[in-house]
Amino acid sequence: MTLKAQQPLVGLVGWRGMVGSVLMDRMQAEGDFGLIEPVFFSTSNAGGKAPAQAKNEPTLKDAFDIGQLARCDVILTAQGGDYTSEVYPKLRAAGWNGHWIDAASTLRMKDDAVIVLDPVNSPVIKNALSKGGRNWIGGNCTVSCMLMGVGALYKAGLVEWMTSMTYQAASGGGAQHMRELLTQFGTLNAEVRALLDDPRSAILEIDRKILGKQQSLSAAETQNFGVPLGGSLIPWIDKDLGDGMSREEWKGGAETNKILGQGPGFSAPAVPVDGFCVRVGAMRCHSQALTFKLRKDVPLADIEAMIAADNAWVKVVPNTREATLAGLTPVAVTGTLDIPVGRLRKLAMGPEYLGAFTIGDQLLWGAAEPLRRMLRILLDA
Ligand SMILES: NC(=O)C1=CN([C@@H]2O[C@H](COP(=O)(O)OP(=O)(O)OC[C@H]3O[C@@H](n4cnc5c(N)ncnc54)[C@H](OP(=O)(O)O)[C@@H]3O)[C@@H](O)[C@H]2O)C=CC1
Ligand SMILES: N[C@@H](CC(=O)OP(=O)(O)O)C(=O)O
Repeated sequence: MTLKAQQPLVGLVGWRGMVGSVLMDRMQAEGDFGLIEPVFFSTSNAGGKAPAQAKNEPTLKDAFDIGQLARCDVILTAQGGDYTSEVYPKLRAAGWNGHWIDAASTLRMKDDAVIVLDPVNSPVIKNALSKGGRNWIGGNCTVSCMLMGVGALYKAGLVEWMTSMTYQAASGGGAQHMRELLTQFGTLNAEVRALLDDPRSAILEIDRKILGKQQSLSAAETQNFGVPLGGSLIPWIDKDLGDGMSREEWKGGAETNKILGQGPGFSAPAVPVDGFCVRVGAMRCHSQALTFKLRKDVPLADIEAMIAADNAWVKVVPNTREATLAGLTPVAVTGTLDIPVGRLRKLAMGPEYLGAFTIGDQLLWGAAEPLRRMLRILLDA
């Protein structure tokens, strides 16, 4: 099926959620709506008014109506994994042969699905397209942001292994998690406001009161994260796989290799990728400290040049205090498509050991942007 000649019907599901809203903004900014006939779906308001981008389909369709979904050439969903699990099998069973583009993790590791991140794995996408591929799934946010930053080292075959220590934002849990973090910050601030206003107050008294408050936050104030995140951190993200690993950590190895077209199902062997995933009190940027064992000693200047030249979004940040504070923080990166990579240096273990630190907006490169770009690849195919 070629989509180029027509204005294909593109079903949009999950468009008003947090990921979906970022996706809509990016589609609007890039003029994508001019190339498609959008059909907006809802799980909660079928028959309601579709957003302003609608053309000939001004009402919201029922997102569970297989007949309506099956009209679409492409379905682009950021509705979540439960929705995918319920609807996707029914749609395929009904004989629908369109392109399914999805933010949820449900289908990522299926043999007939490609994890899409085209600045990194365009050859993998093109190969699957030429073989009739129909399922295009966005990667885990941490993995996508990491590969946008240091994918060059993998492409050059330089990585013997990599370990990542992540600092993941509240947004990874969803909108309610972001609200909960801010509510906790507010509660903690209120607890010691009078002491903070008094420059002569004792910091250990403030600290004692903060700890007391953190340890007695109401169930309502920790209902999403389970424990306080404000002024603390949580070294576990996603499910417990029962073998000491969190599911988020497992995705680091499994998805990195699948994106690159190596490991199970591919001819090239997997590269070991492992580490710890930690939730911190950032809003929507995931940060990660990376350690590489390279296959050979490559001069640092060559590594920096290779990373900088890899794609239009990666930015090498000079490894100085000043440049790091100016450009390598979540606050500096949020809301942009930039992927800064800094703190690049050879480590004390030897010349093949490389350290790096990278940051990405997990709602942009971590979720919405690879999906939007996959739609454009289909439109241009
Ligand atoms: N959050 C993240 O960082 C990432 C999420 N993902 C994937 O994307 C999926 C969606 O995540 P996310 O966007 O955070 O989910 P949201 O909870 O923000 O949105 C999901 C759906 O909830 C419904 N909804 C109910 N109440 C509201 C409301 N007040 N405002 C907006 N929408 C509402 C909407 O469906 P309707 O319009 O039909 O009622 C919406 O499409 C995830 O389940 C995950 O699979 C992937 C990568 C990162
Ligand atoms: N698990 C990620 C967010 C996310 O939605 O990931 P995935 O798409 O792999 O389920 C986080 O909490 O930061």
